[in-house]
Amino acid sequence: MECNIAEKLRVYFIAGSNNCLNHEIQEVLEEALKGGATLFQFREKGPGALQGEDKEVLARRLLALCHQYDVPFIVNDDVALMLKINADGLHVGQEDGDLEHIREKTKGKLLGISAHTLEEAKKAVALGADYLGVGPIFPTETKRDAREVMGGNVLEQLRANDLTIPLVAIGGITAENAHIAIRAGADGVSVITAISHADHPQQATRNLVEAVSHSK
Ligand SMILES: Cc1ncc(COP(=O)(O)OP(=O)(O)O)c(N)n1
Ligand SMILES: Cc1nc(C(=O)O)sc1CCOP(=O)(O)O
Ligand SMILES: [Mg+2]
Repeated sequence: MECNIAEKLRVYFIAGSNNCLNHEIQEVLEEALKGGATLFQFREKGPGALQGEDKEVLARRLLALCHQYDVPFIVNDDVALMLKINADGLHVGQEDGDLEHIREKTKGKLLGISAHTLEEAKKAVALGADYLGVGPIFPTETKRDAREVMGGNVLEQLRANDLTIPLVAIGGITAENAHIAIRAGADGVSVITAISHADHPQQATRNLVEAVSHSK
């Protein structure tokens, strides 16, 4: 799937089956896609997460749904699953293994790498990452092992050091605070709670799309 990565990062929805409180993940994802989500990451981890064949079946179903809306489907952490189902890409963090080896295995696919410092960001760029996930920008309840909250300053620092790679802000992002991340240099925002816990995920996604558009 050909794509302008910075555009695809505008409203990047991330979820697994255990994030969706009020509805099934398929329903939440379809509402998010209707509301204008530009990228989706399947992050099936934590308490009650599906494993093995059940995880693969769900991944294939969600991938097909994303493609109906021309939205790329990214797998979190699981290189083998990404390759097996021919997903559009993978997102990994600093603790997810040998990043050079992962880049090698994901040739031709989108690769997102989490970065928390200028040094990590420069290394990820040198490795050939397609975009960086930068956070947590605000406090988050979703990721228990998240690093210290960084605010928008880290994004400003990366841009001030001439990093032109597409950046997506993550961690506690809402339609109300998204402008802080965009004005600090992010191309888009990545959210779990703001969409997956919403009573109306489609409207919640629209609100994020609008917030990002109005901040550029
Ligand atoms: C877009 C995006 N940015 C950052 C992360 C976090 O990745 P990681 O640090 O590997 O943590 P887990 O998500 O694997 O718990 C992400 N998933 N997506
Ligand atoms: C998956 C993830 N990664 C983070 C990081 O800082 O790298 S914060 C985070 C959780 C984002 O969820 P919410 O939108 O509910 O805060
Ligand atoms: Mg990870």
